[in-house]
Amino acid sequence: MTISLAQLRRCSTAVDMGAARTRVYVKNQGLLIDEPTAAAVNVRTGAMLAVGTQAEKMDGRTPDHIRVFRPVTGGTVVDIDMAQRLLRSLISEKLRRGWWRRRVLRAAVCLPHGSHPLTQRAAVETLTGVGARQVELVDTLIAAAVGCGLPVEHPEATMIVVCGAGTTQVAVLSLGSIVAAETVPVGGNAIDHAVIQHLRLHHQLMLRGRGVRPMHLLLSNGDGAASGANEVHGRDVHSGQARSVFVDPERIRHAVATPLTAILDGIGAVLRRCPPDLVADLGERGLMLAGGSALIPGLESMIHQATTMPVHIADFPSTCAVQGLGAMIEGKVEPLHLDPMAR
Ligand SMILES: Nc1ncnc2c1ncn2[C@@H]1O[C@H](COP(=O)(O)OP(=O)(O)OP(=O)(O)O)[C@@H](O)[C@H]1O
Repeated sequence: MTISLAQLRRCSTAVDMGAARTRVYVKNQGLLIDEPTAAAVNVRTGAMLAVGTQAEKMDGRTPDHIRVFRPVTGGTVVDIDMAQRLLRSLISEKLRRGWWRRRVLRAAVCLPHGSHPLTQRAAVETLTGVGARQVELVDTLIAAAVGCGLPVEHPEATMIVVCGAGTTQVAVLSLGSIVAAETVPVGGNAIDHAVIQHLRLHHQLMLRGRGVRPMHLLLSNGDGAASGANEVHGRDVHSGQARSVFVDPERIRHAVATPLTAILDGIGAVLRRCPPDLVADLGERGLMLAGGSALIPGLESMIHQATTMPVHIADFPSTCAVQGLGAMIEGKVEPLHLDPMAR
């Protein structure tokens, strides 16, 4: 299937189902859904109890018969049935009744660069399951670059790094096409996981995923003392009692070195595959950091130190991809050649 802007303009809805959040943009209305990709289900009865923010709040606090499902992993819908129920539920909560029953609903979906045909098929099945008659697939990197306002159609290099929850995608674009790209299976979740593992190993402290966010401040150069980020509250591994510890910011930075190195390796690999003229353009222009994990304090300076290139954070990094896709379905994007994602 070849995707053209003409085909995309016929879509009424743009969908970005990520590991962390699901976003739905409706033509002429804008971004109407931006909720966690989570569904809480009573596993005894099969009843869906909550979706989105409510389901995420339940995570880690549920009795045995309630489970919080996350149907998307690393940009792939791994549980199509659950993803359909989640989308249907979010749509019926947020959008007009009967929206998904419209007979000729066309949807555009962004998928990670180079995604496997099974990933593409899972996305199509998920959307057709909620009523889409036609599903157009667009590379997340192109959608995000458009959403960041990068001049992708110009004959000069632009570089984008989309750092999401489960994956980081890197690309150099020129003349509306991807020149070189790489997807690294590491994102904000891996950085959080590295911090959680460090606390467990070195402080015997268990921390829930959401407890890591305040500690992100330690990843920037400060010592976090002023903000109180270096005091961490969790549960003692042995006694199960609530306990607080003071952590050394330098050790936290060291703990996240492995996932960060993978991201930096991805950037390096893309630069090595680029023609020298384009790399020279990038030396001046720098790279654009997008995706929710672009907001991790210090990530920008770590990438700058490793690449020596200027690093810019997109204005709204979390929603770049769906906003870019939205701009395409609204017809706000000048014709450019999109990389087809064969199905
Ligand atoms: N303010 C913030 N500070 C630090 N991290 C943040 C912030 N906001 C979001 N994140 C991180 O961004 C990630 C989610 O980013 P995003 O919404 O782009 O993911 P996604 O598109 O659902 O994931 P993927 O693209 O991997 O499927 C999470 O790991 C989250 O912890």
